[in-house]
Amino acid sequence: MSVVFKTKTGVTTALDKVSFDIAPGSFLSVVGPSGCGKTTLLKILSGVLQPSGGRVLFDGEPLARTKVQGQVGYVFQRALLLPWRSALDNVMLTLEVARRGMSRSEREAEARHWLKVAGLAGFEHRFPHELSGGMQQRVSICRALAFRPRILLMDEPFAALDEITRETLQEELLRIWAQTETTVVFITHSIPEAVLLSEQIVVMSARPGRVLERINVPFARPRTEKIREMPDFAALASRIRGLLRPRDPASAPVPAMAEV
Ligand SMILES: Nc1ncnc2c1ncn2[C@@H]1O[C@H](COP(=O)(O)OP(=O)(O)OP(=O)(O)O)[C@@H](O)[C@H]1O
Repeated sequence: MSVVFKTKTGVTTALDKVSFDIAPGSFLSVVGPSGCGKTTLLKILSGVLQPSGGRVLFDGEPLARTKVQGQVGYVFQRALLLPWRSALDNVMLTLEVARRGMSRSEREAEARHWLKVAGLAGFEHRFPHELSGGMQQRVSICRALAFRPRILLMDEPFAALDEITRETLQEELLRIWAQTETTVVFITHSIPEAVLLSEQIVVMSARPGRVLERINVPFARPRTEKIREMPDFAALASRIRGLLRPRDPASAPVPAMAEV
């Protein structure tokens, strides 16, 4: 599918004939230069934006005809918690909206379960300003997972965190995800992060965004930070880096006269 934005100042092709599939329950990352259409892709997958051309299928049905909204969770770069609600109440929020059939006590038990899984037992009644950035982001991951979405869309969720917190949360995300059947689509600028987390990596070109390559990440699970030290890890990261590096015009083949 393709996405073209028409504005007063001109036309922008954000995504150009992008095509790939995502296996149910898998972890797929998208990496690519700034402005290559990664966020646009998430908007398409969440159903808030329609493609200008082509189609997106969900369980074999056109996405537009599927009630995708109640089945998709989001985590953004900033945690975006409601400041007047405790961690527990923030996690219960999505359950209130998406799982109306649940009683209050069931919702609370579910929210407590996820906070415990994310290492936040004991912090249920803290308000967002009483939590660190990493803790707030963990609450936002719990909030997205608590209603058991079929798809979790994550837009650079760890980009604003320091390196150690980021590494801790990457491992935690893998651990939490292993306990779900959720399909994750994860946007990141970090190549090592994509290699550590994913089963498949979609490498995008600079705008207009095209799929340069789809890479299967062969490393066994469960994965921990330790795999960063493996030569195969460095080799795969380096291959992806090579794909993303802008082509050096000096090394490009000289065009034949007819093409000039
Ligand atoms: N609503 C819109 N109207 C017009 N142009 C848009 C709109 N949304 C995105 N674009 C353009 O589409 C292109 C892709 O934007 P997008 O935000 O998807 O990129 P991105 O890969 O997520 O970037 P980054 O990595 O910097 O977050 C950009 O050139 C952007 O200016």
